Amino acid sequence: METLSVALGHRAYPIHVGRALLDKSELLLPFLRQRKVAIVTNTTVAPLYLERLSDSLRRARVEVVEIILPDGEQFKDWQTLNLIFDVLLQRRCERSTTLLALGGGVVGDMTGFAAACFQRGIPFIQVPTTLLAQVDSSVGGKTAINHPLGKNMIGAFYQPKLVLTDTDTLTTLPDRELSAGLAEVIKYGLIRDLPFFEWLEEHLERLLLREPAALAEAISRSCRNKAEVVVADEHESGERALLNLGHTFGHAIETGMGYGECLHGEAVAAGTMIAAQLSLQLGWIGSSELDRIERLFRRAGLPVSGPALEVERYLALMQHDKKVRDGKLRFVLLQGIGQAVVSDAAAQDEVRTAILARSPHA
Ligand SMILES: NC(=O)c1ccc[n+]([C@@H]2O[C@H](COP(=O)([O-])OP(=O)(O)OC[C@H]3O[C@@H](n4cnc5c(N)ncnc54)[C@H](O)[C@@H]3O)[C@@H](O)[C@H]2O)c1
Ligand SMILES: O=C(O)C(=O)C[C@@H](O)[C@H](O)[C@H](O)COP(=O)(O)O
Ligand SMILES: [Zn+2]
Repeated sequence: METLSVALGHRAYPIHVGRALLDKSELLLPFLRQRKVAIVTNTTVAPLYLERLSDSLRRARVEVVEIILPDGEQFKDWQTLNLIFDVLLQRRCERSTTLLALGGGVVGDMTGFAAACFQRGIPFIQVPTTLLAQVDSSVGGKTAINHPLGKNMIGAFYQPKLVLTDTDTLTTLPDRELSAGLAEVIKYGLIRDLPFFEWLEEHLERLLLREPAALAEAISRSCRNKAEVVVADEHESGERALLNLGHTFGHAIETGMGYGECLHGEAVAAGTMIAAQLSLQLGWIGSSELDRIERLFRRAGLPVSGPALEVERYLALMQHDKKVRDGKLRFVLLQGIGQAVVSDAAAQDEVRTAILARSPHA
């Protein structure tokens, strides 16, 4: 097992990455304020892993409340969030009860938000079971639900007490979901870590074959990158926005297509290609770099262009992006592989051109 830290002073927390960790309740016990845990998961993950985790906690004499949500991005909403509150109240959970998210980013984001709100804040733990959640969403404390007009529009910054990543859970993950997670892995290479991007170019096949050592390395290097950014700028007043590479376009794709149609990681990959295209148009990267990025996404099984969404619809949806300042769009753009900036340099016509260049009707 490898342990990383998110060094946020008195709110610092560990990220344990290893195999067979679901059975190790001794890793969870030091973080419980009370011997009561409410595990939030969904209908897909519950039959796979809930019993193992619950049993290991119960063996350690911890009371376990199980909350099983419907599965899907379309359920990352108020109604589903309320299901969590209903059970917490029915089962007399208290301020010192710990909420534990067992699942992918959807479960993690909703559980974190529920923890931030319930009785004005109760402790929570992330046990991520998708690659995307293990490399990105479980770390950093962004929690949220979606609104029909925009992704993650209602939420809070609220850090977990612990991230427990059992890489064995990836053995049951569908191929498409593994690829979606790789989009956020590649993101770290693109925004700030050229050696990691080069490592990914060399070792991608090992990741696609789910070689445990390769997965562990990719997860650790991703989490280290994310933790460094979060520690430098927890509430996204500057550098943290770089983690949003591809997301301005990606979130417009997710909302525009209807939540759940296009996976988050797929939308991020397509959105990153549009951002790279915009960077090319501004003369910040060359076509050889654009091709290199496209090649890696393609090899990872990810889309390299957007869906059939009208350009004007992109522009309208992107107005809700959280990076908008004084009504002006700001994008994360590339000045090279491993070097990203937040910029408002792109004129709207340039943005239209970039979207069209990466759209099926172009
Ligand atoms: N908070 C953040 O910093 C952050 C970062 C990135 C993404 N996100 C959010 O995360 C969400 C995407 O997360 P995701 O890609 O994990 O999607 P997800 O949570 O929908 O999980 C993907 C699918 O895999 C299933 N699943 C989970 N673990 C499994 C396993 N081990 N075996 C088999 N199936 C399994 C899920 O039930 C689901 O059907 C989006 O809502 C996105 O906005 C948040
Ligand atoms: O942690 C961050 O910061 C990120 O931006 C990570 C993203 O991968 C993630 O999708 C996040 O939820 C997007 O946040 P948002 O603020 O643009 O909704
Ligand atoms: Zn993301």
